[in-house]
Amino acid sequence: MHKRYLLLEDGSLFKGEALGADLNQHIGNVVFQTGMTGYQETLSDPSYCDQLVVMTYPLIGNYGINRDDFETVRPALSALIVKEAATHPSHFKSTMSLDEYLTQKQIPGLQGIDTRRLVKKIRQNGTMKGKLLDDLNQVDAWLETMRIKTLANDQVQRVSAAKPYIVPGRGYRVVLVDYGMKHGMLRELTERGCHVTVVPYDVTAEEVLQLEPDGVMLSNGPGDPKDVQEGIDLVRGLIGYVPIFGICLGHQLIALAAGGDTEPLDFGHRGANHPVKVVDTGEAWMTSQNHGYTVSESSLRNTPLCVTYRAINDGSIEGLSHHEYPVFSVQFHPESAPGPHDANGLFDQFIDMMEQTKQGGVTLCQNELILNES
Ligand SMILES: NC(=O)CC[C@H](N)C(=O)O
Repeated sequence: MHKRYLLLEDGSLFKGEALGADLNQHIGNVVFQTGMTGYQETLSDPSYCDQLVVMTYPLIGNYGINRDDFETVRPALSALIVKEAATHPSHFKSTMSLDEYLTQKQIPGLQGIDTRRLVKKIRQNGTMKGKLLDDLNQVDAWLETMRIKTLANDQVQRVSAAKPYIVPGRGYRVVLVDYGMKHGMLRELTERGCHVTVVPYDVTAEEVLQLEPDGVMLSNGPGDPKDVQEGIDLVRGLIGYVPIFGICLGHQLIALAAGGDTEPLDFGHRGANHPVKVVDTGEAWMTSQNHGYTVSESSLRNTPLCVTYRAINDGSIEGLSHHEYPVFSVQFHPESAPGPHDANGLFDQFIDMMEQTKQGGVTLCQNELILNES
């Protein structure tokens, strides 16, 4: 195993050993994930697109990689950084080691660095750009490149489905907009019998309404929500015409479409045990999260949205609901079950919302209006 380094944009250098694939030229944001388990889901969650992901739990890979827990087929992260990668995984479902998986999927990794020191630095300075290196010959040149380089903003376009596809069911007809969807969302909908049409990120409101859905689900996805103008336009065209449930990026797009704003968090929420307060009941839920942006509190003042969930650690907004129309969203991930299933009932809430709308208990605008406008 050869030496490998992580260089941060502030010039700090971490020396470790190579893991997984050969290096790429990629510069990306270094973010940390605090889950003690769930590394396979993290590796395959498209919302990590282009990021260098540091795991804070010191031993990663001990239960191997299995066939069941992928969130998508093609991992999108740019690198994985761990303290120690387990070389002899032990689990009856395991089919390969972490190192084998990373190599097979062409994801470079770094192991053996002081991940605590690295994460403390990110917590103090905020998210930073970083680059993996195999030698120190060009440190200054890379530092310069890192300082001037603007990171790509087309991640959603790269991870979204290229074409629509249907996962048939006998229940409610749901259009699921794929901004880099974790398959857990599809699983939750199909388990509830839904007939799901998955559509690409640039679908228009007219195209969605023509499918006559009972409800629309907006998925998670990578990057800055403000870079996904197609999504903001879509939601603007759908609010009031069809029940909507948004998760993570989908939640941020609802806020932007309704006139609110989003902003970057200092170092993001990424982990499996983020406590969230249910504003209505005062209950605390344990949730799985992965986001670097948040809806700005002050921007909601003149919008029809109210806050339904809040992060207990920093008070940031974790959920929204529309005063007038059947639209709600959460910043956390109800499809993930790191242990407790506290948030999973939100999918039932979505089903209820479609049911009530169908029964005429919720008033919508007339679809013809928007269809005629086009
Ligand atoms: N998981 C997500 O959908 C993340 C949303 C957005 N890319 C963020 O980082 O905040």
